[in-house]
Amino acid sequence: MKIPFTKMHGIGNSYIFINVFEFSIEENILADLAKAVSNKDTGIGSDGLILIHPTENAEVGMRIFNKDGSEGKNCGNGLRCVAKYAYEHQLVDSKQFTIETKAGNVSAEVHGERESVDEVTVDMGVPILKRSEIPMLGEDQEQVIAEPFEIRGENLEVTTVSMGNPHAVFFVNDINEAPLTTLGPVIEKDERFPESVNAEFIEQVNDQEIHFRVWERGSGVTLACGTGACASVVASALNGKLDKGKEITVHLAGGDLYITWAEDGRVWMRGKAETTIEGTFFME
Ligand SMILES: N[C@@H](CCC[C@H](N)C(=O)O)C(=O)O
Repeated sequence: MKIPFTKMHGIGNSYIFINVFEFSIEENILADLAKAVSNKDTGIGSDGLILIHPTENAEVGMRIFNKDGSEGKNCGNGLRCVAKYAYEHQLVDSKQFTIETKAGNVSAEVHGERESVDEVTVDMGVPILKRSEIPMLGEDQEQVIAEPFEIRGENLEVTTVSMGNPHAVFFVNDINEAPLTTLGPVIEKDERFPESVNAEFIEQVNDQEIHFRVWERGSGVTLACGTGACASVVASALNGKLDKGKEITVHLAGGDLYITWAEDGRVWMRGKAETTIEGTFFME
């Protein structure tokens, strides 16, 4: 099977994008396809696979599969790339349009010209804070803010936020000392998170800047996570470290994202999207 693809990334968080507006791929091969394209030795190399698909509920639809073949419900960096692709490939007419995700519809606005979108702003919606909807097991309380979290003998504090996908946020004093590869995979699979979780470590620089590193559910360490950056700004505000309504610069390993948790409760994300390769993938 020959599959045309585009490789794109949002500040280093890369995905193989397949436009299924004109052909279809059988549902039962999608997990294997995600693993195959993500493999840097035998495939293309990426953090996962994203399908850009037609839908009746929005101008364009997005489905995201992690490197291990699991399906995520949302992907901030993927959304910016899908928006760039959709506008540049004339799947949409105007610069502002809606994208369907498994977590609901979002509204995106591209910046730049038809052939060269460089930045995208996305209304990421209202974060979900209720414990049972993260989901996280435990005492039924509305929100999990700086809750003691013992793991592998370490006493951490966790704040949880869902941006349609689950995030566990931990503050650290020095981002370079974050236990990304040691605790990240353990937190991801911790039984307190029945659907697993994306683990974020953040260092608060001041009330306008955050350093950020992520261990992603299903993909491991990535250079950036858009929904994670949104969740981190919300977590930081919930912990009284910054104010709602101000644009926060989140410094990720692959670059910066600009996130605002607006007074009306919605989270806005602005950042780059780039195309690197177009080609054909051969699937046995
Ligand atoms: N990198 C993404 C998030 C991808 C999905 C995530 N790993 C999950 O399983 O929830 C982003 O930019 O948001």
